[in-house]
Amino acid sequence: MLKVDCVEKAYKKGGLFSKERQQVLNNVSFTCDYGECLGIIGESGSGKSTLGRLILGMEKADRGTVLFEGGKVTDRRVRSGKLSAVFQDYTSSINPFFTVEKALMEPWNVRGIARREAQEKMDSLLDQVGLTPSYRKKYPHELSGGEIQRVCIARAISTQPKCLLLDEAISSLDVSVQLQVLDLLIKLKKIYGMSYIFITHDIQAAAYICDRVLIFRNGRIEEIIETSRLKDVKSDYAKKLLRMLITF
Ligand SMILES: Nc1ncnc2c1ncn2[C@@H]1O[C@H](COP(=O)(O)OP(=O)(O)OP(=O)(O)O)[C@@H](O)[C@H]1O
Repeated sequence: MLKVDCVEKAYKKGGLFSKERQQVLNNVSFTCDYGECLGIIGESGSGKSTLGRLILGMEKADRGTVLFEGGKVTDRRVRSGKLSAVFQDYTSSINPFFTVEKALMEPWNVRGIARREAQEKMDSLLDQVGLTPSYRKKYPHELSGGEIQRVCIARAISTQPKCLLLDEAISSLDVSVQLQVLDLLIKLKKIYGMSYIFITHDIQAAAYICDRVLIFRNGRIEEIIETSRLKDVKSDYAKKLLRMLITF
């Protein structure tokens, strides 16, 4: 379904007139299948979010390709409604002047879904993310972080995407709320059968939800391993990362 092939990305470093470039992604290749949950874990600054933006077609790779169902993700028609995302900063993900109802209507409006049909779907969508219809009229400032993130998830899945990219989507939440959102994601995956690209620095969260994890270091893939075999990682870096982050 998703094929990342030999992707490279560099950014300009220093001031406006500087010619120096920082190589952020180096020869990154992997695939993600239908219905799979693939974790991308790595330390801060390793290039995870940059890779996420390339997967979403928000930025172009300098070299290599990102294909979604055979088409280039940079083509809006290839990803429209099929590839969705939830980011860490939920406070800026929803317009503060929009009610939950208006925020949820946005993707349906873009896709030309009739207002009546969208209204009918809304309560069941809210229910699926654990919110009651009374949330329709609320503004973001009236919601907790966990509730806003549930609204963001509802909006992201409203078009029934085939793949949902979650970039540190639970990192700003309290630990108990993180677990609730992870359980919600597991439940939604069963309902919709979509794939997740789960970008995180939290290996425990990745181990909880992912089928496979890709260990990322300095813009390169260090290792890709099934979550059930995480203890058998081979590279020294992956072993060190696991020792730092998890107690077996
Ligand atoms: N638009 C940009 N322009 C210039 N440099 C950038 C840009 N985006 C990212 N970088 C640089 O690329 C490197 C990787 O950043 P990125 O945000 O992808 O890492 P990350 O692994 O997601 O980090 P974190 O977990 O802290 O979010 C960093 O050194 C960052 O400063």
